[in-house]
Amino acid sequence: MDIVDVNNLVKRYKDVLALDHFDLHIEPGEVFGLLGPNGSGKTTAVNCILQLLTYDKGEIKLFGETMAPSRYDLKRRIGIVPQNVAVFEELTVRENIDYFCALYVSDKAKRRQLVGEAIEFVGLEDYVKFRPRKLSGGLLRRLNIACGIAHKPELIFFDEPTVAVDPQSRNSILEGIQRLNREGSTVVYTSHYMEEAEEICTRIMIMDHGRTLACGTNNELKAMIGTGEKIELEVLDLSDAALADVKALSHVRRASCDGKTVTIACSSGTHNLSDILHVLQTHNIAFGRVYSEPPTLNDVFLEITGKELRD
Ligand SMILES: Nc1ncnc2c1ncn2[C@@H]1O[C@H](COP(=O)(O)OP(=O)(O)OP(=O)(O)O)[C@@H](O)[C@H]1O
Repeated sequence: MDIVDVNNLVKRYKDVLALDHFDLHIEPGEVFGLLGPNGSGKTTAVNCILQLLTYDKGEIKLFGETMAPSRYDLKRRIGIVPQNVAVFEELTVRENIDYFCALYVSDKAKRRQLVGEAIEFVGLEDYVKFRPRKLSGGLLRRLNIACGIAHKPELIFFDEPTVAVDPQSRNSILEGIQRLNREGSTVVYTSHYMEEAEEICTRIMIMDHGRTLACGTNNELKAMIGTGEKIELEVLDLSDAALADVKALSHVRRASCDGKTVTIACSSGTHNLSDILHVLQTHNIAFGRVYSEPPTLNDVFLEITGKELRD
């Protein structure tokens, strides 16, 4: 059974079709990455799923049950870490976490324990009496996370949790997400950072214009595209004729030489490197180090959407 099961979701903002018969299926235990350029519909999709927005058409099931604004029994099983830090300025770190936890857990003793665990989880032990304005951006993000997860939700939505944080806090946030996942939570993660999605997601969906363009594991997505590896070869005296023969190979998209290094962009295929080396050997070209870099998720994104994620 899917933990998130969305079918045929349509959402219009007047003339803008933000979700165009959008489907989403997430299994329990996944860290699911939702990637798309600005305006592709990620936040709208998440807000519809959470019933924070009304929608025109479609069916949303969470934990196998039909989601509705009044389904507090389902909502208490969900954690939300929004993109914009949403905490109370007049409350301390501990009080903020306790406030959000109290929305789901009424038992005080149980809550004290959960709040303590959340503080420890995000590493804010030294700041429990601080008010938010005294915290750095990274620590604020950690507080935001603690507020969203203290009640130990089974399903957690993270919306761009690492935007504008220092590398140390970023690593701690990513490790925290993986730890939550290991401890049993399913995670839905929207991000602009491809490397983060590659690092932590079990499956990734690429969406644009309110529709799914591709969905799969990191390797499945890379196998869907025509872009292959990038190859760099250190060479001595590459002749124009040899470069022309490399360029003539059917799987070579581009090749150039700066005198010392040949850089070659290939289409996907199995014999790219050996064919290139064979051409060089035929021309008696001596070569030194050889680097081959497989396509990145960024290449996948670029090929599928026609744009950079950060356009
Ligand atoms: N309140 C609104 N009123 C009108 N149009 C909206 C509203 N919110 C979003 N949109 C439009 O709906 C489309 C989807 O926007 P959405 O914010 O869901 O995209 P997103 O992928 O989350 O973008 P971002 O990465 O910038 O947060 C966009 O064309 C956006 O301009």
